[in-house]
Amino acid sequence: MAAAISAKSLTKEFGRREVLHGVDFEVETGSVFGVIGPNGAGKTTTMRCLLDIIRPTSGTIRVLGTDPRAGGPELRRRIGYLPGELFLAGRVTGRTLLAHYEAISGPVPPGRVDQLAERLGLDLTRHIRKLSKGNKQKLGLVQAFMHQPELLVLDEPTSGLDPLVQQEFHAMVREAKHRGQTIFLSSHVLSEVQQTADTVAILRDGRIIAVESVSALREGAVRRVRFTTSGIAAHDAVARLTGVPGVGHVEVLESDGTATLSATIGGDIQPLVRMLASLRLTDLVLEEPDLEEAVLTMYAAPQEEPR
Ligand SMILES: Nc1ncnc2c1ncn2[C@@H]1O[C@H](COP(=O)(O)OP(=O)(O)OP(=O)(O)O)[C@@H](O)[C@H]1O
Repeated sequence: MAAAISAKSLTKEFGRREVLHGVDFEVETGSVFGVIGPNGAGKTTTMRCLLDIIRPTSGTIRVLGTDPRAGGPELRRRIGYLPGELFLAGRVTGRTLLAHYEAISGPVPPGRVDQLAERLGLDLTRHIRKLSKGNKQKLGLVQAFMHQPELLVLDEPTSGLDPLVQQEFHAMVREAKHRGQTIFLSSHVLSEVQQTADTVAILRDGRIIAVESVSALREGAVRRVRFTTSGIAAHDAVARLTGVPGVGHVEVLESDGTATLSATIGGDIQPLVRMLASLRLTDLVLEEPDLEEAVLTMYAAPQEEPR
């Protein structure tokens, strides 16, 4: 099956500054593809090139088999786009705005807008200018999903959403994939992409430094663990912790009656969980894997040699 998106040797200059330096990737039809990278890495720029909002300086792009430059409104209707920054000025209600978008995006199944709004907890009767950031984001999501496009391009889709709504969004992504839609999304949070994506591309300073399946990425991710234990001397706790495979950077934060230790853990957490189960814990925090730490650990290769 042809790729839903293919980008080859994409470069983009703004003035004399090149911000994409030969980006290559392919997104399989029907898959969820996440691009992660720190602020300014070029995620939004890449997405805007895919949608022909801006044009690459060089390189080739195919979106749903078509060059976005030539696709026009017909191609645009097959795509749902959530921009990173929504400019929703106006005195109209959410419902009116969505009706306006429907005229551009093509038919929306009956009841679909209300169903999506209800799932996300969005009041469509409110004026847009009165909506909070999170509610504007929900409106943007309804707009992107409502016509069930073949391809969804979502720039930082959960930005501003509370955790429950984020969960609902993840369910929407799973359902879209189940229907055969392709999803291309960006985030700077690895944990978010892990929950939804099949494949992750890591973009740093305008270069894709790795494309990995999510399972491979998760295995390589480094997390920080912190726990407090009683009834054991700090140095004994340190010895046990140090003996766990994948543990590093062990530190004693407190050793006054109880011992509080912190460390990093990479890869499988099972051995750590087993060791912790043997202690009397009064506190335990296993943090989300840190994007930078995970990326730097797995892809410590110098940037001059991108894959
Ligand atoms: N219109 C523009 N004119 C000049 N420079 C731009 C323009 N748009 C983006 N840039 C620059 O291109 C680089 C990549 O920006 P981009 O917005 O694509 O990054 P990003 O990965 O989406 O970051 P963020 O996570 O902060 O949204 C940045 O250095 C940014 O300043």
